[in-house]
Amino acid sequence: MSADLEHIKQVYAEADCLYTEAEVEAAIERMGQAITAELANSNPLVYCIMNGGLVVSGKLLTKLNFPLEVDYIHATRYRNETTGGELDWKVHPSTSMQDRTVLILDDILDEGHTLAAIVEFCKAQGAKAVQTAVLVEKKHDRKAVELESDFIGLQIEDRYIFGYGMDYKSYWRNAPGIFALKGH
Ligand SMILES: O=P(O)(O)OC[C@H]1O[C@H](OP(=O)(O)OP(=O)(O)O)[C@H](O)[C@@H]1O
Ligand SMILES: Nc1nc2[nH]cnc2c(=O)[nH]1
Repeated sequence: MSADLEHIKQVYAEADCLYTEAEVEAAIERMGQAITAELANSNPLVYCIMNGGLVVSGKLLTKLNFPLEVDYIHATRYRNETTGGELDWKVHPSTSMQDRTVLILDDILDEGHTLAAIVEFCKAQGAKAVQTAVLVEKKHDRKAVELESDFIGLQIEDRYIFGYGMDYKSYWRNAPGIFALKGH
């Protein structure tokens, strides 16, 4: 086995579990109920933000038991690093947002650059309302913009985290819980 994979395994073994799988699942259940209460009659167009939004989108969508359509956007600004850079749009959405209620699903609201740019893009595309849902919001005073997510699963301390869609160097998006890197 390569040294890199040994490192990846060591990172997981040494990480602090901030939320267990049961706690994250309970948060997703609550998000599903809140989103249903607000959007059940709005025929929303739901966008998963790849890659990080993949797991929360999959888990959440089956709890939204009303008519909706699903598409995805692929944008990234961390590129396997633990600090963000310029937002790189890899895939723009293919479905028209004109006069639609849009719900954006992502894993984390950290500094807010990613979600702010995507919300602006959706409004410019003619969406009549744009709401956002994030599994976790990180608490710190480095927010890029005053952006509150409409639906937030869990609050998280200011550490680099992985699991439930969030990666460490492209690994551990599959980790069953939310974990923080040792010492970060
Ligand atoms: O609030 P911000 O500081 O902008 O960070 C949040 C974004 O960072 C992560 O994406 P990343 O760029 O790591 O790409 P990924 O989804 O492929 O992991 C995450 O999925 C969010 O989209
Ligand atoms: N995996 C991961 N991606 C992020 N994107 C912004 N913040 C984070 C973080 O703490 N972890």
